[in-house]
Amino acid sequence: MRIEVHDVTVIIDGNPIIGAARLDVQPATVTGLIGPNGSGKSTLLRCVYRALKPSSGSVYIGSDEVWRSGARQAGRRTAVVTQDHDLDNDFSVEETVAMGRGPHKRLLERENSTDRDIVQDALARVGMQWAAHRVFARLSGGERQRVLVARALAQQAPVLLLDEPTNHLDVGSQLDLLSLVRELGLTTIAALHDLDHATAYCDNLALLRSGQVVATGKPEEVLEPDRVADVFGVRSTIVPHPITGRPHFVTAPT
Ligand SMILES: Nc1ncnc2c1ncn2[C@@H]1O[C@H](COP(=O)(O)OP(=O)(O)OP(=O)(O)O)[C@@H](O)[C@H]1O
Repeated sequence: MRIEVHDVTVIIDGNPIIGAARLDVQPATVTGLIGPNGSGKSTLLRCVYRALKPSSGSVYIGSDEVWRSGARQAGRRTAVVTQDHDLDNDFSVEETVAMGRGPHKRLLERENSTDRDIVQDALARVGMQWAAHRVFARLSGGERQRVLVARALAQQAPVLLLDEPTNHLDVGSQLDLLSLVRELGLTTIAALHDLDHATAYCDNLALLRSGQVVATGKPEEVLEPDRVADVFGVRSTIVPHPITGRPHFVTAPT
């Protein structure tokens, strides 16, 4: 399913946060949303997953404008992993992942054996089956992050939106998660800080600066050294990875 962002502007308390942003994410591709702190990555993602109504412009998922359809329909189309963990409850890991089935159920409809299988499968894919009966709020930050990815998988939505999905994860778990995201074959937008991960795992990048999309394209095109120096203030280059031979983004001390 394609995602189109048409001239989205966000103004909060009179301050322009996002200015006429445009994005076109083709079905079954992974787009990395990159940019310095405060450049608007989370805000733009929130517009796509219908948590924030743009001041102007529109967001289409497939042929539907997200604010013209209901929250439930949005939930069937779009799975989201954010940094906002609600820890003020005693839900188990299994119950937390089962919430991903919500958009597929009618009000008060109980989960059935298919839902339970989907939940177990999602937990297995992120290596968290062992924690099914643990209290979600008492897991480590990295374990919680993996459970939230499992909840998104249980949602079985064609679109996946991730806000800093590798936060809290150790290096092995970061690579596992990014590989999993690629394998899923969903239409994905991921806000990422690690520009080497963005280079290695994304088909395309969109670079935000002060709320403006200043470049889009293949990682090697977007992360052109002069642009990286201008936007992030660091020297960088892209070289063949010594092990894989694939593009590898590296910075150098100034
Ligand atoms: N609800 C809000 N009220 C006021 N300002 C906001 C609000 N939400 C976001 N902002 C501001 O908008 C700007 C962009 O924030 P956003 O969180 O989207 O950036 P980001 O690129 O995701 O940053 P980071 O990399 O630090 O996570 C920031 O200056 C932030 O303070």
